Amino acid sequence: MGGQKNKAEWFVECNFGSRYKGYPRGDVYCTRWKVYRRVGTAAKGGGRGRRGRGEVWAGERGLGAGTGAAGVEGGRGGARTPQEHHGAVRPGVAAAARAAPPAPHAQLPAPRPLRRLEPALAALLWRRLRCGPSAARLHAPQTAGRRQEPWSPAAASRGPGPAAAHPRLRWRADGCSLQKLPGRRGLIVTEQEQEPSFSDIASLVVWCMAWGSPTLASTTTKLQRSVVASGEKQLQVEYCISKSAWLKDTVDPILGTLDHRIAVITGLDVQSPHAEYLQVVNYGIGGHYEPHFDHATSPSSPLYRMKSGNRVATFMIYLSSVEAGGATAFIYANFSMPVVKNAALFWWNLHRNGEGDDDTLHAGCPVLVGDKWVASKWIHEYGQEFRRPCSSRSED
Ligand SMILES: O=C(O)CCC(=O)C(=O)O
Ligand SMILES: [Fe+2]
Repeated sequence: MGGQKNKAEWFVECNFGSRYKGYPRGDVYCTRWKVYRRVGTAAKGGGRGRRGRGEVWAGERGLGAGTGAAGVEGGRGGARTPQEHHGAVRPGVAAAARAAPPAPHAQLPAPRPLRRLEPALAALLWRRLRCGPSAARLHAPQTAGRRQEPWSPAAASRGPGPAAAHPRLRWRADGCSLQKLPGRRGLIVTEQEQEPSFSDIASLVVWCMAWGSPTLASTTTKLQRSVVASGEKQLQVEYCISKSAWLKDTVDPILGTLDHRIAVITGLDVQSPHAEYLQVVNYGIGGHYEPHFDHATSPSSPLYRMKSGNRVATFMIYLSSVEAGGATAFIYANFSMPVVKNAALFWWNLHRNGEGDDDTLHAGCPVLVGDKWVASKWIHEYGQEFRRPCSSRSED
């Protein structure tokens, strides 16, 4: 087995999705992934398995799959991102790889368990939650300029930088490329340090699920392979790989408090049937959700079964951070939000005339390393008539 003297290294590569017109190619999203392992140095000749001068590569490719399958999110422009994967590859790709047995993901560390909160912190969270709407007061956008550098793990760890004052932003900006989002989408992003009210919500949901309320804790065992609305049916599909559970408002009083917070922040009626129950979603490595709209695009969609109109808005909370991948990418808006625990996103799915806003096409990028948890609240049209008045103009 020539060339084994080099220590094996894993790299990942992303084939950017080409099916979606206008997709920002430099951004972080892919529909197919590939994991490569450099298994040694070649003698002469090229051919399969050869990628660079003198390098022999073995690879595994495919679609991301739920918890436990290796998946890849490409770096900018398809650059390979070194990751510490140790394991084997599909037989037959390169001779050096044949001997190595299980798939790469088998060797990845197990997802970290949800952290148990210290009792004192838990008590503080509860107290904060009970202190009423003032705890969720919004802060005006700051005036300083926001950091402009493109997203990277290093940039994400430095934080978002100060928010730019922008008349189109409803509240404060975050992420790295928010400026292209029109105001009607009303995007909200926040982070733990800056906005404790959100961190309370997210931490509390995670905490309840993991340890707190027995009813909510059972959610983790209720998680099932996600389904999406397809025609009149709800189907398991390859383009959405995750597990999810719906948390009925009546399951625990904490959900009422959470609804209250979301209502205060958005100014919308989020009581059933004007909004759906909270959906908690877990993506394992490779888990992803390809570009889609949250609102119904066909009159026969099961989303209309609630008889409260279409999904006018989405409120999504990140319940975990991930080491790499998993960003929520808005394809046409050229914006992607890294998975930052306790951040929340809000956007309008519909124009004020009730038509779907095509600019909301978005995707959950494949998780590369880590365990991604989000909670979404979908708010429906009915009940918002006086909160978000209609307009006959499609551009509103
Ligand atoms: O996980 C994400 O980042 C996006 C999830 C999403 O778009 C959805 O659940 O509809
Ligand atoms: Fe979505």
